[in-house]
Amino acid sequence: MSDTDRQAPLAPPRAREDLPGPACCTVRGLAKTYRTGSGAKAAEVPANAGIDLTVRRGEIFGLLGPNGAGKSTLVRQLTGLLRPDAGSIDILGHDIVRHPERAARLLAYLGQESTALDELTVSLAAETTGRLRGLGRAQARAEAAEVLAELGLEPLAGRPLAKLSGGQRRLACFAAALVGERPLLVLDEPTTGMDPVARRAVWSAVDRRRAERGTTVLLVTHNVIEAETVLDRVAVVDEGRVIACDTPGGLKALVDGDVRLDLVWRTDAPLDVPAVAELAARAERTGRRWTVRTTPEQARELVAAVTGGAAFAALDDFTLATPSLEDAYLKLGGRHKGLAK
Ligand SMILES: Nc1ncnc2c1ncn2[C@@H]1O[C@H](COP(=O)(O)OP(=O)(O)OP(=O)(O)O)[C@@H](O)[C@H]1O
Repeated sequence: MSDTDRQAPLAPPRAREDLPGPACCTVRGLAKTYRTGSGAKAAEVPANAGIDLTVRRGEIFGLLGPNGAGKSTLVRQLTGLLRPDAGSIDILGHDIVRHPERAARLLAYLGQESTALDELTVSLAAETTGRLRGLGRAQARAEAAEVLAELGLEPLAGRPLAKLSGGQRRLACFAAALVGERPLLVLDEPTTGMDPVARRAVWSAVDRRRAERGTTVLLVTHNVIEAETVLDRVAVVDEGRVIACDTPGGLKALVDGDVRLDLVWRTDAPLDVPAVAELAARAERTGRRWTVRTTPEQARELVAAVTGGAAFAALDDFTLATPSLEDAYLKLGGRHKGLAK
């Protein structure tokens, strides 16, 4: 996809199956229900309820959705670690439902947990991953050293993963995932716990691979800002289904024209002020924070009402912002309060 395609405002969401280029990964009708407990305690937890999506080669494609939406379940099926109840998964021409063992040769997976490498040092973890992916010793060592340098991990090379901070460990696991290159990178919340420098290192490494080698990236994320910045396209997942799939710009076009007003009160909101009392009925309230999505004209009036009179003394902070992917999710009928963890 060209830059122009990515930035152009698009019509309201639809599945954009018409993008140019061959598919890297095609999912059709994927369904998974977990069965837990037994006897009287037996329960069924639906996690994926018929997922369809196509990721093109060289795309940075995101899965965005609230906790429990079914993103990790989807990803674990793509990686061959979990068998779907129904549906098909094709990765670069391979049927992963029938041959789950082939996934390891096609993709590198960074899951949410990674205890297997924890006892190893950062450099050995990276080198071992390369060896497991079929590299010779010298090549695995050379590639590991290169990736550690690229990600600024050299000072930590000799430290065991278990003795690193959460963000450092995450970066080290990401480094390991890059050794012994695979055409598809599947990253489940890769930047959780990372500081801005580490985050930037991750996105530069991803961009470089895409530009130089045409690597495809499937990314699970909660981070709306990150999603808006790095993704070419995003599938919004809610209660086990894809409720929309488009570019971030295309999804945000849904809520174009709306703005979000956030008010944070010092203590209780001054309900004796008529404008505040009126707002109380429509605001989404989280503790002392009230959020209202409205037109720019109304927002201006509201700001004037709460900052001009008696309510101002009770205000701790207020912000007026353009819509985000989170607003698009809510507009699409997302059934949870929002996307953030
Ligand atoms: N091993 C399991 N056994 C039973 N239920 C599970 C299991 N793993 C996940 N679930 C349930 O399946 C649903 C989807 O979970 P999943 O982990 O795929 O969501 P997610 O979108 O990745 O969430 P998060 O953003 O919190 O990681 C949830 O209701 C969850 O409780």
